Amino acid sequence: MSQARIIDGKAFAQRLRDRLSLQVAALGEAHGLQPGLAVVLVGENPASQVYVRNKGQATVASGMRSFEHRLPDTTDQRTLIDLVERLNRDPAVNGILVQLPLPPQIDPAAVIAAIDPDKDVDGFHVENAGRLALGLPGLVPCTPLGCMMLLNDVLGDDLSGRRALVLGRSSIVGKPMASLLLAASCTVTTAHSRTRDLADECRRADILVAAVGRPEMVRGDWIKPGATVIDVGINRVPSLDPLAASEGRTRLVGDVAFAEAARVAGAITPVPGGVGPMTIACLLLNTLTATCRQNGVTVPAP
Ligand SMILES: Nc1nc(=O)c2c([nH]1)NC[C@@H]1CN(c3ccc(C(=O)N[C@@H](CCC(=O)O)C(=O)O)cc3)C=[N+]21
Repeated sequence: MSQARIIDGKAFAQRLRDRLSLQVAALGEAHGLQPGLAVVLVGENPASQVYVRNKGQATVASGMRSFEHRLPDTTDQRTLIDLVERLNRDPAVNGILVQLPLPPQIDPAAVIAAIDPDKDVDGFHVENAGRLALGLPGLVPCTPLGCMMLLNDVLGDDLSGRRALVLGRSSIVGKPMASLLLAASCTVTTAHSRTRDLADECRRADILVAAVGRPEMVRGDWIKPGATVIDVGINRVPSLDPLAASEGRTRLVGDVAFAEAARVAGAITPVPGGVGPMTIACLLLNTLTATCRQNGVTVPAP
């Protein structure tokens, strides 16, 4: 019985963050620049508060400046856009991230459109989405960027000709992920809720990226033996222990049934400890990239 290589995203992300810290220090010494990241959180969503705190800590630990802006749940769209426009003009701010989801009175597309594309470290602005789709330089969404780094670590720099299946078509993961895989000369399929014979599609894939937000939807027998499986899902489900579950305890699972899949795949990311930590490391990477480009400084290789 084979067992997949477990891709340690947490350790990979830590090594990336260590390199970024050195590059941030070097940028300060050579050019007197210190990257600054502004994170805007509207409302009290407990999960969002945890993410924002983790991002702030990671930002400071890398030697960058962190600016946190917390606005009440009742904030109107104009007030939020006014803040974004102030951050656009602030020379100490090189990167801007508006935490999603936003409360229902605010249109996320209008807010993202207000962010200066050069400071859009999430890579969500239409200009950056268009640049990625056209193969032009821009800022790339953090989660797909982190997935590509893990794929290149496992499979090497040349992914050309491999069959890749992206499960999910969101603007923040599925679509940009498909663009990156296509730019790497993979043969790319995007599958989604209307895809017919989904398990058969998955079984053809040398690279399977699951980003649908459905707990453990991808089963072991959907996976091609030896395939590389990247699980982007972060789903909170009741604890396995019925007593603990009755007390409201939860656990995190991915979009892939991990134990089953690990018996078939060649390599697989766990949840937690896989893609999630890469997302935060790539946010720091994008903030460094944005700072260098804004100041005409050569971007260091990650
Ligand atoms: N504008 C915006 N940009 C984002 O990048 C963004 C966002 N909004 N809204 C929320 C999602 C979620 N997200 C995560 C980042 C790291 C982990 C992460 O590090 N997870 C750990 C563990 C998490 C845990 O234990 O709860 C792991 O997977 O190992 C998870 C989720 C970024 N998001």
